[in-house]
Amino acid sequence: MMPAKRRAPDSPVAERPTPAKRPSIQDPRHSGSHKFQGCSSRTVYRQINKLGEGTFGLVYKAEDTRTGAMVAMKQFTVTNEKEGFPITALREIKYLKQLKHKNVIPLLEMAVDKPIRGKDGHKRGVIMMVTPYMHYDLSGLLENPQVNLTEPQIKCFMQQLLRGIKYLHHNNILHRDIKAANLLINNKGILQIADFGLARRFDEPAPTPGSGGGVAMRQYTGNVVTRWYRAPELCLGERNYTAAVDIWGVGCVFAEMKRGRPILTGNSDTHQIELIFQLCGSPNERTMPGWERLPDARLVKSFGNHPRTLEAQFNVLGSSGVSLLSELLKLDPRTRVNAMDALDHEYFKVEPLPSKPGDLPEFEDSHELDRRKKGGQRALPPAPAGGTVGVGPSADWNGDIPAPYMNGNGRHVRPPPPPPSGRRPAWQKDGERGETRDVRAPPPEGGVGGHGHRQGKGGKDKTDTYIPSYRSDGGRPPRDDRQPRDDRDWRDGHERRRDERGSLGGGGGRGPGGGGGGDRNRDRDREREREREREQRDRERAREWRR
Ligand SMILES: Nc1ncnc2c1ncn2[C@@H]1O[C@H](COP(=O)(O)OP(=O)(O)OP(=O)(O)O)[C@@H](O)[C@H]1O
Repeated sequence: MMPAKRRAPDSPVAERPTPAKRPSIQDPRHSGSHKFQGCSSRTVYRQINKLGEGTFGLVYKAEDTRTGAMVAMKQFTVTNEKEGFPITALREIKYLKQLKHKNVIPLLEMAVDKPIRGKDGHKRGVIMMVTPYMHYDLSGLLENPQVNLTEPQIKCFMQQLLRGIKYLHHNNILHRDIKAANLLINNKGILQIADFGLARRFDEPAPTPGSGGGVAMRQYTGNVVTRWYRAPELCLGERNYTAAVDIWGVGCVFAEMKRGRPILTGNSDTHQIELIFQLCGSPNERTMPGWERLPDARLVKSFGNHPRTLEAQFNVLGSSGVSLLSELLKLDPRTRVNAMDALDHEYFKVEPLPSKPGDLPEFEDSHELDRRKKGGQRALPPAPAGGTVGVGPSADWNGDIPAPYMNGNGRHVRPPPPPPSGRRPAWQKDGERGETRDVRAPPPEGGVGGHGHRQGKGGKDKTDTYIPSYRSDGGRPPRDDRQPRDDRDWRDGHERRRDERGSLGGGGGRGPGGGGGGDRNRDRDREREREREREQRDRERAREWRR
């Protein structure tokens, strides 16, 4: 008898929506003359303009000259073979190849250029991910002063977002960077989840109706989710997290659609958790069981006791809207609603009912770069970094290069020898299973507020670190290929919009750059403590490994 065919570990199960076999990838007509299926030469695309600058490259609008279709091309530059390829890019390609859902951006194909030897003698190849062109990202749409989403439109986007998340979680995939800027929308009103650079499979059973966020069975890296959308358990150092971290991001996006701007704009990790508790109330054993045992719980004690303000701040959502928001923003990840149950919430059943995607009026296209040119872009904290692969002994357990050894473009800038930690390097481990350590970083000297995107060129910080940069001017992390943007005032967009819309009650907290010295000191103490714990863990692992 033929042995039963075993499912590849990363492919979603059969009865689920089949993610494989995307016609555009498999169809030889789309592969041009290139020898790999799903891969064509970059020359078949006519580049139109730049749309955004992602962490690992640029995003362009282009026309597919074979079909006339508009596409977006995300470029990953491989500077030379030694550097390897960004792990975020590999993750993104891997997951997008598997997924197929109306509310998840499809990968049409990859476009490549032959590597050319540059003046410095290094070969540079260009690899691009081709996705359909989407007219706006949600962050851009909300920043457009002409856009004031109606209740039916918000419901429509929420339904689409929750359907996409339900599909991902049903297929055991965590997105880990849900935020308005990663939700792309076309002029037909279709919303698609994009940017899978931080996605990964999770081992726990997929959430089922009535089971909330479920219970975590293992540890994952803590350095995930852009800060403003980071769940309280992550902010408190929890690494046994679940799909509920994505649901928290959905809650933030829901409230952001109503308010017109991000709601929890922490300027440091400590400030972030403080803002969360100002909204949801300080944690206790009822609202967040076990919170006191989380690594950074002691920080919370210095905050004092915050009363809950969520209902008062968002009463404009009506009782069913507030009810859904409080389910999505539950402090306790185990009882936080899951996507399936959220879709079944009465909010979507009471008047006014969700609009149809096609009912959304057309607006001016808006992407990261358009907004920046207009000077109104929010100073969104950078997404957590991934790393590169294929660099031998300097790679992390899961193939990640520790972030300090990359420059602002995510390029590798000379890794040191592996730390004397006894950890098994990537090439001795299987897949992502080794993703077990905390890669959040101690702050740069001088604390949060410096330009510390990826730190650690000297001193003890040469461990796994990632430091988001929150400059007082609200700029993104410095990158060598970017013009300085010091002339921008991050408050412009926020304040103008707040004046125009009127506040929904209660502020979203201090904006970037408003951090006080107290925050910096608390952050520094916390990070020192973390570093000590990391060193201790490293020593223990080294002992175990030698045994
Ligand atoms: N398919 C698309 N259609 C239109 N615009 C797009 C598309 N994909 C990306 N963009 C634009 O490019 C920007 C950056 O893309 P993306 O978020 O995928 O890159 P990234 O490297 O992951 O960015 P980040 O560093 O912000 O996480 C988006 O915010 C969006 O404005």
